[in-house]
Amino acid sequence: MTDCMIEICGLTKMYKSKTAVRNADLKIYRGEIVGIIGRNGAGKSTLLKMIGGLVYPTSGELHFFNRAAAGEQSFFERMGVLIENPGLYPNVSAYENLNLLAMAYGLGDRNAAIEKLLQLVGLDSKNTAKVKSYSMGMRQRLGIAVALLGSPDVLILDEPINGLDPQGIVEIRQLILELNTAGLTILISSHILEELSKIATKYVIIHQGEFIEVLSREELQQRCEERIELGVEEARAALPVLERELNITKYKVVDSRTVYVYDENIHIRQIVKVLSEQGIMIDSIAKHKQSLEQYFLERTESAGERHD
Ligand SMILES: Nc1ncnc2c1ncn2[C@@H]1O[C@H](COP(=O)(O)OP(=O)(O)OP(=O)(O)O)[C@@H](O)[C@H]1O
Repeated sequence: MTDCMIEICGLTKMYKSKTAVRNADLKIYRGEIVGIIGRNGAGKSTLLKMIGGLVYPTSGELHFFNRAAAGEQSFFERMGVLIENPGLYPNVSAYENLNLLAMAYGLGDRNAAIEKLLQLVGLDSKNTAKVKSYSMGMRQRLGIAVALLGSPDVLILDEPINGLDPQGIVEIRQLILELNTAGLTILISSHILEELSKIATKYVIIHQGEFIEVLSREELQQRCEERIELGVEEARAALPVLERELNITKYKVVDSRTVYVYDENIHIRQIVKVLSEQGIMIDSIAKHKQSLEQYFLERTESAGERHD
């Protein structure tokens, strides 16, 4: 059975009369990297805080680890959370930061655990520099190490790439992929779909507190793939012609008059030629290529505005 690590049912959070997250449903399975994508104020942090046990939901249910029966607290202990800025001690080293926290958590064999963690996130345990001198990327790595202190099964990262330079972005992305390969299930938020697209295996588009779409990596790729959009009088009549004359096999029938053709080797003029030779009327035909950001904007714009 596939492990369901987190199940969200009708989760809602209201701050007074403002609904930050509304009626959210989602299942997160072991090994997934779930990208939560939304504009500023969409509800990403609130959602992650509820899942991480930092904010109490107004209504709805949260189930963890295949709904296994155990105390609620133990679920949250199996999660590592990095939301907003990591709470670090600026005047001591990375090692000392982890040491202080490990002491507070009562971890045994601290030294070995800290060495391992620092190595995992790519920081040098011998580096005695104070954290206040660290670059944003190094702080973020240390923040991730802090979140990993209790050896969690699930890691929650709120906009971990925000404010990093291109090199820092690549490094954090790489680290997230390595942690996932090592077995962690990861939830990560961003307001830039392109950033998530390099790592996430599942996408949740959130807009004004509502999930407007949940889609797999393959589905997202398909939506943004180059295609020819063909409008005809009757799709049913056009399809056998396209298959027979042009060997087109990758297509999608959108409705009775619209077909999308996904084949980069086919030119519009070839389709026009074979269809007109067979007497099939073309209403419209155009090439369409959408970037990830265009797709995201289109989806959120079409969802419209909500007024509480
Ligand atoms: N503690 C709070 N009290 C009142 N309103 C809040 C609180 N936290 C968040 N909100 C509101 O809830 C909505 C969702 O906020 P949230 O921070 O979850 O969004 P976000 O997608 O993480 O945005 P950003 O990318 O800007 O951090 C926003 O309208 C925000 O102003």
